[in-house]
Amino acid sequence: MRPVGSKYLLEEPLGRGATGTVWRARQRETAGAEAAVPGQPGETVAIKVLKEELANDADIVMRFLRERSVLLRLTHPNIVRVRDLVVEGDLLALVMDLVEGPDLHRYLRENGPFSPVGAALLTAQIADALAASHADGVVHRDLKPANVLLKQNSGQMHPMLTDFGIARLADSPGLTRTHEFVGTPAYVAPESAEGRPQTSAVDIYGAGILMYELVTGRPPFGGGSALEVLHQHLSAEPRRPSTVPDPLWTVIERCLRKNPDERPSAENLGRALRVVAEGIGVHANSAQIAAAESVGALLAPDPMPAAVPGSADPTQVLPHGAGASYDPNAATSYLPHTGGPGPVGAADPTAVLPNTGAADPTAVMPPMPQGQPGQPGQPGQQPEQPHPWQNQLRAARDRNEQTQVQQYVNPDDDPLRRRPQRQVARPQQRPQQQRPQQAYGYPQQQQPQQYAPPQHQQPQRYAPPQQPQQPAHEPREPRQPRQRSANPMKIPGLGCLKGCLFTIIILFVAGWLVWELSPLQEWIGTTKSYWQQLSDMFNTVTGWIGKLGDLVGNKGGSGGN
Ligand SMILES: Nc1ncnc2c1ncn2[C@@H]1O[C@H](COP(=O)(O)OP(=O)(O)OP(=O)(O)O)[C@@H](O)[C@H]1O
Repeated sequence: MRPVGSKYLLEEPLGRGATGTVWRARQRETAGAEAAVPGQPGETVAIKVLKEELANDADIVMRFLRERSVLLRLTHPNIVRVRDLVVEGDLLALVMDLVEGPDLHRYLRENGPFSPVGAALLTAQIADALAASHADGVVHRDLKPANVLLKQNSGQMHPMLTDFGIARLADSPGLTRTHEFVGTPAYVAPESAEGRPQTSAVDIYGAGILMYELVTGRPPFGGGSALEVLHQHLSAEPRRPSTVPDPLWTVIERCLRKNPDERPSAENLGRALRVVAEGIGVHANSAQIAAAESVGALLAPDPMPAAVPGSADPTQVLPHGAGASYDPNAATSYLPHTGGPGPVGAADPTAVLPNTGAADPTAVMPPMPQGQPGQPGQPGQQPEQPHPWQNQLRAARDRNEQTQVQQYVNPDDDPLRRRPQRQVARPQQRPQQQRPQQAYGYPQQQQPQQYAPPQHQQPQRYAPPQQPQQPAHEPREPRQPRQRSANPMKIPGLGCLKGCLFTIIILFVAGWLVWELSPLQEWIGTTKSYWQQLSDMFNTVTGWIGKLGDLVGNKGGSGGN
């Protein structure tokens, strides 16, 4: 067990994400006044130990300390409470309430999609958490099922949003240097992917993707390289699944608008989803059905969305200027010529994804338009500075490569460097199919499905989704030489055959020893040699087999007659 500060002891890893490792830990002594929750000795907590690049970057440590009050004051029934922040040598850690239960990503994988009513009610609670944080000026920026923990609450599942502020910490010059991708391609809002100014509307986009995934089992845009997925966020329309009723689709589609100004506020989203859940349930009355059908009117945008600090930084190359309203067509001018005769826009996939392939994002990136302040190519304006797209996409590629390479890396001795595996109790397996649907096509389900409690005490090891592990510059241990197989051709049964032969030889030798060295010959009254005796026995047995064969043949013949 490794101490963290003087107050906490790490016990076992729960899982690892892009920004660090989460541990189950125990409180050693009551924390000081600087902690939001002092805690009691012996209490169990969860501690996210941020990865080393974050902890080694002085800017981030400063930001971490500056934002501690924001992180510590975020309290809401649907937000995982941050109890304390620890800065100790090269270690940065967030102490949180421990949530016993799976995360939504894992739950979806094991149980399949939710019913539309269940999805609406669960997302409504997430929207409540977002509304509270947006009112406090905090934007999550990395909303995805893996960041929603499902707490067991008197038999019901209670979604709790975690990782607030982490994306903001990670989005630092330090990480830009190491080309770390901040965000997850499948959940990134178009404006984030483009490096435009971001507001709380990015979380609403994330909520739209999450809802889509809850009812279908997968996010609307995926299946290709990171570049292709980002491109789809910019220009593709989500395909409507046939199982989603009209009112719920109205809400999802509004959340997924490319223009952030057209997305609803978090508060309106929560309200609208509850109206939808009532109106599409089996017990809905005509007034509730009518209210759900006109849900579009409830989805007013936020007149004063919370801004993401730094996202309008002029060094981030924002061709439309900080604070300018988003024009969906403007993406065309943002993805300029690749040398072809006409203008190349976001709607033209061949222009954005030329034949060089997504494996080389720097080659895919078209040249920046000339003459815009702060952009590469302009004399005297940091000509070497890469475009945000280039950084993000190269980072996404690096991240994939890293994941593949690090499958071979052996863990170090320090538990903080060891690759952890999430250990959670396995839920009761359920068939991977959507729940039966009733009137209006959807069951009345006032709460999302219950999480089946573990059936046994033995925890099941859970390998978290592949994420980047240690920084690329860390020395890797040499790979163990591959064990040469004694059966290189992999002939089935060869091992068994060898075993049998070996056994026969042993029996033969043992028999000979007994024959020669024991008084066995005298007892059975023979002077034959061992070999002679064996061949007599063999002849006798083959004689019996021959007679048996004749007998069977005769019987068969007489039966046929
Ligand atoms: N407070 C908590 N209590 C219990 N388990 C937690 C807690 N916070 C996170 N976990 C678990 O720890 C694991 C890693 O969490 P983390 O937030 O680092 O990963 P992630 O969300 O997949 O990655 P990312 O850093 O990219 O957001 C997840 O499986 C999550 O379920």
